[in-house]
Amino acid sequence: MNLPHRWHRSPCLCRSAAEYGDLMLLHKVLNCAFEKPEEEHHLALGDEDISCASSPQFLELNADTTSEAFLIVMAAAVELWGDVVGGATSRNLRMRELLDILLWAVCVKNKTNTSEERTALSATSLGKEAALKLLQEEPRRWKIAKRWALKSEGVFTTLVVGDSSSMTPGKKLQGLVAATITPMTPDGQINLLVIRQYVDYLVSKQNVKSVFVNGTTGEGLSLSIQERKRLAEEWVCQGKDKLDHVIIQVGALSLPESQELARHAAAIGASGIAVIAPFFFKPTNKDELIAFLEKVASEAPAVPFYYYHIPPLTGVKIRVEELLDGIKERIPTFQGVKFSSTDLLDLAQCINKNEREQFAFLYGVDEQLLSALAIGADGAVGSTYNYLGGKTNLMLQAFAKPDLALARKYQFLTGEFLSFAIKLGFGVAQTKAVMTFVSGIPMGPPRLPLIAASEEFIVKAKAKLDSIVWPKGD
Ligand SMILES: CC(=O)N[C@@H]([C@@H](O)[C@H](O)[C@H](O)CO)[C@@H](O)CC(=O)C(=O)O
Repeated sequence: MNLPHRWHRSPCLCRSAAEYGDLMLLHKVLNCAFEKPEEEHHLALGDEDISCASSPQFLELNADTTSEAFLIVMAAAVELWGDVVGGATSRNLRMRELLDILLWAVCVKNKTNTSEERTALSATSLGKEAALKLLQEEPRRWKIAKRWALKSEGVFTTLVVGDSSSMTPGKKLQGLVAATITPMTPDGQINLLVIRQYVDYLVSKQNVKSVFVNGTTGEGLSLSIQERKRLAEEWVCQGKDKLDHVIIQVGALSLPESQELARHAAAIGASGIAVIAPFFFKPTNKDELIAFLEKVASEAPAVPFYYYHIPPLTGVKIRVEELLDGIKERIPTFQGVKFSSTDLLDLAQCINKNEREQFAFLYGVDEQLLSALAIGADGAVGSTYNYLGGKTNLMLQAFAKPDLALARKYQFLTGEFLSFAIKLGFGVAQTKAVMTFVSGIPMGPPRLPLIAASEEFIVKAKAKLDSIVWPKGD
């Protein structure tokens, strides 16, 4: 295909159009089309070609496509320019009808509900009755159109088409969950392009099939809301059919931001959300904390909810045992806790008291995981499972067997590395460096106020890791 302009091909865009659109890219393309009306612009969506032409007040999109990709483009355009979107046509008859429905939905959204306006907006015209009939015949598309029509708060929450992700629905979260690192380019932008490779690496080299996105390791609280959404989208998109669980950490200092992220996570089909306690104005007791969590959880009423307990960083030391008392009545979606505290008495009490509830308890202090397993933790969320997931999985297997001597061996060895690294100064920046040299995937620098790991750290950490002799048969 000979395109006058070559647009980047996003891995997401090249996937089925019934999944997600790379909206940043679409915005760019459509902006360009609008700014340079004399040129015809083409957008490649997988194998499909969509042309965009515009006049100062008008934007037209044309395609032969039969896919929903075109609908995605339209929605992006509508979100950008609202009423000025002039028309959309497709030479495919069915698609033309569907576009008409979409434009009708847009009219509803923009409260321009007369049929004249609808007709003016649309290149084709279909009576409202006929459109409704068609919508009834197309329940899934109707759902999409309705979502577009009803939601008005930004394109990212509105553009999930197709059913929610294929990630294991309802399966209890257990085993190892990688607390994902946020890859960045050398100039500090989020590097979405490596997420696909990252997913493949975790699955194939570390045997880790669940991820926890935008947490501590992912510098979630140092990212903008938009960045967090994009990252979440990319993980859900790339994890589809590969990962069991993509949990999105949606906690923020402000309740509305946290709610917005929760709605977004639900809309993109995340398999769970986790919420860290706000830590500037901190909740000082259980009631205050639950009130906050409840408000966030209720924005994603069909999505499993996890509390992210990490007192060393938040300073919120409310005991989880206390928090869990009656939590299901306040948060019906409550499913468990990511427990990043060394207070194993609290963890043990949680597990002991909540056996009946089947909550999941995921431990978050990697160097002490074996102790947590011994008291009944279901698994772990942590930074080291990015690059030591394979070894830690062998520890989990040995524990399950049970071969405690072997399990201890693995814990001692991972602990040996961490203890060495902690003495050198270990945190998210160093995790990024270690993951880079172990996996070969560039994780880039951390975001200020964190600063990149020193060369000295990298050399020493690598030598230490290489020197470890893992048990035979591994
Ligand atoms: C304070 C901290 O960063 N803790 C890490 C651990 O995985 C930690 O890196 C590891 O135990 C090494 O100390 C995780 O609990 C954090 C985590 O899961 C997350 O990124 O959300």
